Order: sequence, then C-alpha cells, then structure tokens
Amino acid sequence: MLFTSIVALVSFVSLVAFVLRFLRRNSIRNIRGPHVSSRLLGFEYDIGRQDEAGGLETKWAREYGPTWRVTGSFGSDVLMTADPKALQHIYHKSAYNYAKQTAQNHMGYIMSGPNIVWAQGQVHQRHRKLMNPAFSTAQLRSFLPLFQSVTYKVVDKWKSDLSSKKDMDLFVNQWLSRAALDIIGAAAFDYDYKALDDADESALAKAYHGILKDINFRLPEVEILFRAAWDYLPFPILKLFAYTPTKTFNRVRYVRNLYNAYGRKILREKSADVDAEKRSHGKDILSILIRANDSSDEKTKLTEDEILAQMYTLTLAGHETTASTVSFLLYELAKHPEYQDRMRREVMEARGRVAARGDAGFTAEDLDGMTLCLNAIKETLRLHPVVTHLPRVATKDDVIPLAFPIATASGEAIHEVPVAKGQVIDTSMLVYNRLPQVWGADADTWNPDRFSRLDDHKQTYVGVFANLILAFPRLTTIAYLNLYRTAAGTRACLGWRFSLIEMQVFVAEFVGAFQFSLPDGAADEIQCAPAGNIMVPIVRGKPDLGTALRLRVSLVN
Ligand code: HEM
Repeated sequence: MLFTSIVALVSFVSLVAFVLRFLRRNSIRNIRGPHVSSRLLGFEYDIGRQDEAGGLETKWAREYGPTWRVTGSFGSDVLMTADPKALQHIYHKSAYNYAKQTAQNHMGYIMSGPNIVWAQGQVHQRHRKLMNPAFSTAQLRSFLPLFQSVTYKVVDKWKSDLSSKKDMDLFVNQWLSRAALDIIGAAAFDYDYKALDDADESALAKAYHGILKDINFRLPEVEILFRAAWDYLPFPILKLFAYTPTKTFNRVRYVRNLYNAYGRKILREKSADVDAEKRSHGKDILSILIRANDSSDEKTKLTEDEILAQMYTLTLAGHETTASTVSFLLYELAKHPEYQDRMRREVMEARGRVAARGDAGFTAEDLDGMTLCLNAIKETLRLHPVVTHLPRVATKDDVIPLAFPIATASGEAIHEVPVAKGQVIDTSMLVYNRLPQVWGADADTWNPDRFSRLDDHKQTYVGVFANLILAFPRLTTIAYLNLYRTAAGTRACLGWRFSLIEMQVFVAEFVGAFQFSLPDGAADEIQCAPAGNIMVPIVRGKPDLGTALRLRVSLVN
C-alpha cells in the first residue's frame, strides 16, 4: 500500500515533468517505428517479456532499418539504433555528450554507491584515471597463474566426479560463476570468497548468485513505472529509494549491507600501515588503486565510499558476465560438435608444444595463438552479448550520423538524425551484432569461422574486441569485436582484457579435458532470457532456479 502510494505520487510528478519536456520539442517524430503493447509502460515492457532476448528488436530492425523510433515509458519517444556509425558517434566521438539514463543508471548507485559504472562526466574521468593503472595489459597478464589455478580446481573436481561414471549433467554456468567469483575476489582484493570450496558456506557467494537477474527479470508493471519515473526526479529524492520496501530492493539492501561489512574490513586491512611491506608490493587491483589514490592530489582522490563502491562493482561486473558468456560458448559447442573437435585439436597441439618446452601450463602467447578458441569467444560475444542494450541521453542538441540510411514516414531517405537535448537513445548491441549488413547473411547463426574472413579494420569501429563490445574495445561490439568496442571509447568495459584472458583459460582447459553435449530435453529447456538490459541463461518455465544452463559433460578420451 505504502509502495503503491509512493509510485502514484512519483508517477504524477514525473508525468507533469514529462509533459512539459514533451511540449518543448521533438526532433524524431518523422522516424518510423513499431507499436508497443502499452504506451504507459513503453517498449522495455515488451522486450522484457519476450522469451528469447533480442527477438523483437531484431524484427524491428529488419522492418525499419537499423535505426527506428519506439515508445518509451509514459509515452515518450525513444530513438533506438544499432547503426555502426551512430554507435561510434555516441560511444567514441561524443561520449561525454551522451550521458547514462537515470532510470537505468541509478540502480547501480543503490546497489553499490558512487562507483565508476554509475559516475558521469568529470566524476567518471576521475574514477577512470585512478582505476586505469590496475587494468594495464602487463598487470592483467600477471593474473594468468591465478586464473589457471582456479580453473584447475573445477577441472580436478569434475574429473574426480567422472571417475565413477560415463557422464554427468551439470549447471555449468553455476560452476563458472563460482570460479569467476573466486578469481575476481583474489585478483581484485586478494580475498578468498571460497565459492568453489563450498558455495553454501560462503554467505557472500550465496548472496551474489543471480542477483543481476533477480533485480531485473520480469519486473511487475508498477515497478517498471516506478523506475521509469526516476528520470524526472532530483538526486536527493532518488537516494531515498534505496529504502523502497519491495522484494527487489530488500534483496539489494541485504547484499549491500553484507558486502559493506566484508568490504570495509578488507579496505581497512589494505589501507593500514601495519603491513607496509605487503601494501607496497600488493599486486591485487585494490592495492594498486590505493597506491594510485595515495599519490594523487586531494581534489582527485577517491573517497573511502568510492573505493568501497568500486570493489563491489568490480565483483558484480566481473563475474556473472564472464561466466554467462563462457556458458553460452559451451552451449554452442554442445550444438556444434565438429567445431568442438577442431578446437580440441588446437588445444592438444598447443599442449604438445608446452610439454616440449618443459612448461607446466599455457602462457598468454600460447592462448593468443589458439585462433579457433579465440574466434569461438568472439562469436559468442557477438551472438550472445550479455549486455544487450544500453540507453543514453543527449546532453545537448546534436546530429547523429548513420552508416545505413533509413526511410522516414514521408518516404525521404536520411543519412543522419538530428536529436534535441534530453533525447533518449537506446543503443542495441544485440541488434548491431546481428546486422546482416555488417556480419553477413548468416548473422543469426553461430559460426566462429566468420572471424577468419572478416576484416574488422574495414568495419566502422564500434568496440574494442573484434569490434564487438561496445564494452570490449575493438574485437567487437563494436563492443568485444566491434561490440566490446562500442561501449568502448571513454566508457569501454574496463575489465575487457581481464575477462578475455579469463575466458581463454576457461575455454582451453575445459575443452582440453571435457566433451560437452546437450542432455535429453535441454534443447527446449535452455532459454537466453532478457533481464533488464542483460541476457541470462535460465531453465524455461523455471526462473526460480536462478541463472541455470544444463549441459552433459564427459571426459575426453
Ligand atoms: C564477458 C564479460 C563482460 C562483458 C560482456 C562486459 C560488458 C560491459 C559493458 C557493456 C560495459 C559498459 C556499461 C555502460 O556503459 O553502461 C562495461 C563496463 C565496465 N565493465 Fe565490463 N563486461 C565484462 C567483464 C568485465 C570484468 C571481468 C570486469 C572487471 C574485472 C568489468 C568491469 C567493468 C567496469 C569497471 C566497467 C565500467 C567502465 C566505465 O564506465 O568506465 N567488466 N562492461
């Protein structure tokens, strides 16, 4: 009742603010686009209710071209785009002119406080400058032995379980998530989450499991409106919403309080002068961050709350993302046994060279030399981007260029879209990653060999890794390939190289030791479901199991 009253009040204030804003100017009215089922709830309701993430947006792009207009919450007009030039413009060329949308961004603040993913403008620049040194290539490569030792733990456990049976069915994503959590704990703050030892005993590991899904999956209508209204409210009011009495917010508060208790203790230990020797040599991300902070001037320093927020954010941003991506990759290998065999031969040949050298494990160069494995990672980031779409808001009037012209409602072909200050633009990495114009006629299918024929330097640069990840500079998304590249630029995923090395280790060790196939019924059971702006694997019809992707695992002969 209390919550409903808050929502009613917030919705009223927001509606007034929205109408005033709407009456001012609208420069995208002539752009064509689909109808949505509710003008009040907007397109987020429709795309959040579909079975498979991205199906609807891909259909829209095929009908209207890679840029279209769609109704957002409270009947607002949102520009949606997957156009490479538009993404490049928004994420690289004019990044600070496109701010994060409060309705979506503020949850990050409620979850972990003033962190780098939430920060904007100059505050973001300050966070990024202090955090960058901890993510240099040399620094991240030094984590390779850690990635390997955690991965061997899973490999040894599975081998031991398989010593008495031919095969077993596992929720592989849950194992990967626990392994990735142990890795980020050790790499980021030299802390052992003990998630692999016994997840039931580790309160933090248990609390984290599936949290990104739980706080975004199929939200009730009233909560969708509540969050949409945040766009129209000032920060001091937004801060109060941390105390919202609903299941979602209770969960967020529980995890944050639990985390704060551990985080403050770790931070105190790291910052204390008692172990100055250890502190000056600590190789974990937090130690590097504290050293960079100590030597920066007062104005640019991170506060204790900001450092704490980064720690929590790195944990959240850095484990389920990687675990889900590798799970989707193993799922694709189960469906493509011929590619799995080729990858395994590649891993075995590399192992032969490692043994001939007398080394114990792969070096970073060995992993980089495994082209088939690398292509499988790129292709999975392309077809199953964990972050499917991100909204941005124009902070001033601008003109967004297009690589692929679109026809307006009056039939005119346009090569750019003028946008007014305040315009919301939803950028779809998922649709970009499936554009036949960029990836070829087979863009909807998983085919890692495409990366042997594609020259990503000829593509419009959108993302770091393979031009894939908005978030991962050139290898993709626009972000990983072009995709990781898209949210690349100023706000590229800071952990993309960390995640890449981690994925290379997981893939080489798992494929070298195990065969993956689909258990009976799994083809119908596995669902890549939308949860807010991320994609999560769940068991169809059983979302309460949390994120879950079941595969059959057997030993390689
Ligand atoms: C497959 C794995 C991953 C994916 C798909 C991914 C995706 C993304 C995306 C799309 C963004 C941009 C978000 C936005 O602009 O709103 C981002 C930012 C970020 N990611 Fe990742 N990420 C991954 C792994 C990691 C890992 C392992 C870490 C940490 C070790 C990490 C740390 C961060 C941080 C700190 C940011 C914020 C950067 C900034 O705003 O300056 N990510 N990531």
